[in-house]
Amino acid sequence: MNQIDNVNAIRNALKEPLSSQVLQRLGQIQDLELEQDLISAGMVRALALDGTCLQVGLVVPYPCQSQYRERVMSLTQALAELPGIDEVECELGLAVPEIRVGGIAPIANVRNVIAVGSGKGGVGKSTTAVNLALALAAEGARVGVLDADIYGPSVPIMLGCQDFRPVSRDGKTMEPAFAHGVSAMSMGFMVTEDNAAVWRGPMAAGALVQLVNETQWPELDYLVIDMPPGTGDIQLTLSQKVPVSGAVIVTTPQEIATADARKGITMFNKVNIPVLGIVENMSYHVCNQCGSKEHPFGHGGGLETAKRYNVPLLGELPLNVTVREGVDNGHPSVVAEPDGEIAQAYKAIARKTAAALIRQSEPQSLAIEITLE
Ligand SMILES: Nc1ncnc2c1ncn2[C@@H]1O[C@H](COP(=O)(O)OP(=O)(O)OP(=O)(O)O)[C@@H](O)[C@H]1O
Repeated sequence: MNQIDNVNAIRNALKEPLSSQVLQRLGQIQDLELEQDLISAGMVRALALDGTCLQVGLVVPYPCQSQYRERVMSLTQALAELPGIDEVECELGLAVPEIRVGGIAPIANVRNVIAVGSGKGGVGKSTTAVNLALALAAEGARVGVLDADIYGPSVPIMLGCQDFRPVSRDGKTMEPAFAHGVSAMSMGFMVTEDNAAVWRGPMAAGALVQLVNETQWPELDYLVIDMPPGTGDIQLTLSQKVPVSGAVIVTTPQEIATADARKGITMFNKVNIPVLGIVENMSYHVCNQCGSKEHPFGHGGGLETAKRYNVPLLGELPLNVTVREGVDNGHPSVVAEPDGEIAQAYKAIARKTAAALIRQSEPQSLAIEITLE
């Protein structure tokens, strides 16, 4: 089957006026996150006409499995209205492209690296990184997490795999832990916090770069890195030595945190790593008694910062005791209550983050496979 230009392929595959009608319909349907129509986004990959049955194959370049049913239904409905079409068969699949940024050598088996950073400590960066990783996996991607928070590694506890000790089968690389469907590696598996605390910046950064490259990652669509808090040497070295495709900045709403978040954005800008967006954590609290929404840490700091730097606000998470309990007991919200409101919020953040990665990359060449039966 030849891969040819999208629009021409549709024109050649179907007779007029059907080809124009199909083209027009698909061109009217906007992808929810890419802010592009299905044709421009290069998502239509297979098209066939079998009698009066139109068969459409789509690939989505970012994980969104929880929306497949809805998406297939609305697409089927839109195409079934076309004259001469009695039936529509629609298949949806995921194909995450590799987004290259800068000239740093890729990590074996890893397509994209997403760094989760914060200017300030204690804003919920690790909680967000872990839930983001689990949400990307829940939406259909193959995901790994690297805990680069060397002075306070919390990913092992958050994923409930703190007793894991890495082994090396080949004497060169270490195998990561596997928990709740994601691979994980952490300095916390190897050194005690007391040991790590005395490491100087360059030593810690070097050890981290080694940890990234000497882990035997399985095939991953995304490696989520929980960065150390702040914007010092370790962060800078990591950004320059690890092929980070994009960064997510976590902040709480108050000025003292957003001021540090801005420093984080500036740091990533300096090393040419695109900032994919901002997550505002502990955004609001819903009172257990009366259900009213309160803003204990102020309101709107994340949105304001996002606007100022022209990056998306990826989502707002409530200050909620179940979020803390989840990461404290090794069952983060996304896996503890996969259909709950908080898990939905993290999944929305995951879709937006992955789509932002596509949006900031070079336009992909459009290709389509056409079968005429
Ligand atoms: N949305 C939330 N609701 C309630 N508690 C939260 C929320 N997000 C994070 N926490 C809690 O806040 C504390 C700090 O979170 P976390 O360790 O993720 O922050 P951090 O920014 O990574 O911190 P550090 O700078 O120490 O690495 C943890 O106890 C966590 O359980």
